[in-house]
Amino acid sequence: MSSTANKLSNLDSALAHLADVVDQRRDAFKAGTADPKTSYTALLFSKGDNGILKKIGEEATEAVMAAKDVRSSSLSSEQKKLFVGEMADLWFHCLIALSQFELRPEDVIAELDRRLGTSGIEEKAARKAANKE
Ligand SMILES: N=c1c2ncn([C@@H]3O[C@H](COP(=O)(O)OP(=O)(O)OP(=O)(O)O)[C@@H](O)[C@H]3O)c2ncn1[C@@H]1O[C@H](COP(=O)(O)O)[C@@H](O)[C@H]1O
Repeated sequence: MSSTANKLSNLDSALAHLADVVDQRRDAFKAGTADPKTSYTALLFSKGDNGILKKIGEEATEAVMAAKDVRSSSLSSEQKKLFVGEMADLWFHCLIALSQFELRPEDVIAELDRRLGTSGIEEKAARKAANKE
C-alpha cells in the first residue's frame, strides 16, 4: 500500500472508531444510561433531528468564518490551526447526524469511492442529459 493509501486507511479507521463511540453514546442515551449533563454526545442526541441538524449549520458557518480568517490574517499558521479545529467540530457533528439516521462514515466513504475517477463536470452533464429524456 502506498503511504497516501496508508494514511487514507488510517483516516477510515479513525472515523470508524469515533463513529463507534458516537453510536454507543446514542444507544446508551436511548437506554437511559448516558446522561446529557455529562456527555456532550448524549446532549446532542437529546435534542433530536432538529437540534442535531441545526448544529451542523452552525459548525459549517464557524468553519467558513475560520477559513476566511486564514486569508485575512498575517498569523496564517495560527489561523489554520483554528480552521482545522472548526473542521474537526464540523466532521464530529456530521458523524452525530449520520448516527441519528442509522448511517455510518463508511457509507459516505463508499459513495466517495464510487465517484472516484468520475469528473463532477462529466457527472453533472450526464445527469442533465438524463433529466431531459
Ligand atoms: N470529537 C468530539 C468532539 N468534537 C467537538 N466536540 C464538542 O463540540 C462542541 C462544539 O461546540 P461549539 O462549537 O458550539 O462551541 P461551544 O463553545 O461548546 O458552544 P457554544 O458556546 O457556541 O454554545 C464543544 O463542546 C466540543 O467539546 C466534541 N465532543 C466529543 N467528541 C468525541 O466524542 C466522545 C464522547 O464525548 P462525550 O459524549 O461528551 O463523552 C469524546 O471522547 C470525543 O472523542
